[in-house]
Parts: sequence; C-alpha cells; structure tokens
Amino acid sequence: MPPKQDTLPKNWPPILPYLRAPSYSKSLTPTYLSALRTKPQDIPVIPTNTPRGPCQLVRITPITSPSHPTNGQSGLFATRDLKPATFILQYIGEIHATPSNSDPDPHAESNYDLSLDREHGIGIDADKRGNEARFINDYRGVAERPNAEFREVWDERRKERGMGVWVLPEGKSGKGRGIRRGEEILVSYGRGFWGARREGEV
Ligand SMILES: C[S@@+](CC[C@H](N)C(=O)[O-])C[C@H]1O[C@@H](n2cnc3c(N)ncnc32)[C@H](O)[C@@H]1O
Repeated sequence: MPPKQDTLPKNWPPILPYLRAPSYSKSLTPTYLSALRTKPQDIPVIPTNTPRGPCQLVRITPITSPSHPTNGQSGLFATRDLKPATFILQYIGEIHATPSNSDPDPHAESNYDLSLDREHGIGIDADKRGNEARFINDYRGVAERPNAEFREVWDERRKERGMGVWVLPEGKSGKGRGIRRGEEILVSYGRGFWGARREGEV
C-alpha cells in the first residue's frame, strides 16, 4: 500500500519541512521558469509510477560509526537491492536562480545546493526544505568509489526539469555493480564542492 500523504520518512528531522515537489524561489523570473520548463533533448523521464512522497527504496539513517566522516550526521541507505542504472529518487528542494557576476548568492554557503543548469544559472537547494535525497553523502572517506550519481531528469507530471539520483550504470568506468540492501548510497559531490570548502577554511 502506498504511504499516506501526510506520512514523513522515518528519521526525517521534525523541524525541517518535507517536500513532495520542488518549491520555487522568488528569484525565478519568467526567463528562468521558461528554461526550467523546456525539455532538453535526450534526458530520461522520471518513471510514471514514482510515488510523490517518501521513497520506499531508501532510509535516512543516523551515522554512529566513529570512522565515518559524517559521524553524528545522517546518511541515506538502500532498503533493498538496487540494480545498476535504477532511478532511486528525485533531489527535491527549492529551485532558485544563481546570481551572476558579483551579486550576493544566498545559497553560496549551503551544503545542500546542487546545480541544475549552469548555462542559465539554476540550482536546487535542500538546506531549509527538501526530501530524503538531501541526506546523500559523498563517497570520500566512506568507500572506494561512488555507487550512485546525480543525473538530470524530466518530470512529465510537472513538465519541468529536475535532478535525479540514479544507481551507477554497469558500463560507467566498468564499476557500476548496483547497490545492496543496507548499503549506503554514495555519490561524488565533485572536486569543486570540496575545493570550495578547503578555500573557505581558515
Ligand atoms: C548534502 S549534506 C549530506 C547529508 C548530511 N550528512 C546530513 O546529515 O545532513 C552534505 C554535507 O555532509 C557532509 N559530508 C557528506 N559526505 C561527506 C564525506 N564523505 N566526508 C565528510 N563530510 C561529508 C559535509 O558536511 C557536507 O557539507
């Protein structure tokens, strides 16, 4: 039976709004909205049977292992075996414009901000609200390599672009083996993420 509309994922932080669909920042002017609602060629479509709300394939889990770099935080774990190239869930948060030039960027300090469209300057920030995907950690210091990736998707129900979390496909560097039940879902945030944080260190 699908979960009820008001059900929250287990271990969802009570103070954080849980989103079943993206929210829009006021910074999204009609030009940004038009880019968001234009389907790029050849991007995968979110499977139509994907539920709106808690994802049954994953569980938010507090990390309690001292050797894990996010000990004391949480991570996202698979609740069943997932085959290579499986769509897991969408990365949901506030869709916003990324200011160009020297304008102040209110999302610059966020650890939950993903770029959706670099050309037009659109991002998705799940810092203040979002879904389970905001708990996905980077593989560095946890495993030898990532087992999942962020890849753009088209949401046919909302007719807009979004970001999906996918199990790495088999062919990708010959390393996609799927994700086993109980395994942590790990992506690569990219060197840019960690580079920016090192620069910010004092
Ligand atoms: C999108 S959040 C991931 C979820 C986070 N663990 C939580 O419980 O909210 C990104 C933040 O998690 C932490 N993080 C994720 N992966 C990490 C890793 N491999 N090593 C160290 N910190 C990591 C960093 O603090 C990073 O800024």
